[in-house]
Amino acid sequence: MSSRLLSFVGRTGRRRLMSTAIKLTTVEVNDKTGIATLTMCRPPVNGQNLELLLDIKSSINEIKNNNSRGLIITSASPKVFSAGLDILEMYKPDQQRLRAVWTELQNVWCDLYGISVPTAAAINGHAPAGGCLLATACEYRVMVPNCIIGLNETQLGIIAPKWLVSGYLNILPKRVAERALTQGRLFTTDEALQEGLIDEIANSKEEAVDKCVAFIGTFAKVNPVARALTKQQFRADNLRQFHKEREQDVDDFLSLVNRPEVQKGIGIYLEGLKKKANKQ
Ligand SMILES: CCCC/C=C\CC(=O)SCCNC(=O)CCNC(=O)[C@H](O)C(C)(C)COP(=O)(O)OP(=O)(O)OC[C@H]1O[C@@H](n2cnc3c(N)ncnc32)[C@H](O)[C@@H]1OP(=O)(O)O
Repeated sequence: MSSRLLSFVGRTGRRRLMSTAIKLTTVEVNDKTGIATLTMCRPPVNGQNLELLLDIKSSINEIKNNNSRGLIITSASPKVFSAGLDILEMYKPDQQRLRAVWTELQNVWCDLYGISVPTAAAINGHAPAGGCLLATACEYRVMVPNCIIGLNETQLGIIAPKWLVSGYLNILPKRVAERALTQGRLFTTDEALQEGLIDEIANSKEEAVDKCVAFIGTFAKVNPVARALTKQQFRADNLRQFHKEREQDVDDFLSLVNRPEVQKGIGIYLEGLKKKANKQ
């Protein structure tokens, strides 16, 4: 949970500052199914700044500890699942905060990738970069039509590290993944289905969530411990490798983002996003 200082005029007429907890995610557990839905709520695009990442991590941990039967991740935004890392965190960054942002992105990924209960993403909008990362950390993906998903880091002049790519490689053939990553390709919903990057298309967020619930329901008669250990077997190598490299990875990320040519590229990219938004 992140806090924000709100200013208001009290009875004495004096302006007071109050620290108010602002939740950037919600967790709702369905009483009937026991499935938890984690919803990201950072308008307009669920840009993953430090506070959102900390909230996602704490919600995943809440779900880990509340005996939920499964986890569905989705977004409160009508058009965007998540636009990935908040680019403002990377542009002319505060070094300590940038380090914390990358560390928390790592934490969110390994918590979501490694959680034992079944996971599914109801991708109710665009999911580039860090948005795709969250979706591919899950076991199942359902997406609404006419959106984009993929790892477009090379378009920003940055390189997706191995752990970030490993979710992609769990799903896509190596050849498709290599080409998509080197091109910084964003797949449309139809292309993503064709390549196997998503499992189903749904016509609305509600339908996407229902399909995720149905996927998680397929494990109803499977022993949960056997299921969890089997999932772990498939994911343990990637997680082990990640833990070996995570500190070096933070240093690499910082030195990459701080390079003058990368800063210049991010600045131009940001400008392009702003221009596009102003035209709409
Ligand atoms: C070692 C490095 C590994 C890196 C790992 C992860 C890196 C990342 O995640 S980098 C982030 C990459 N993300 C993107 O490239 C996505 C950029 N955004 C978009 O393409 C579109 O916004 C999107 C398709 C998601 C949604 O389109 P629209 O619904 O049309 O929204 P707008 O484009 O109008 O955006 C609204 C508003 O949000 C701002 N915005 C969008 N994305 C981001 C972002 N990632 N970070 C910060 N801000 C973002 C955009 O500028 C608009 O702002 P305003 O102009 O102030 O309204």
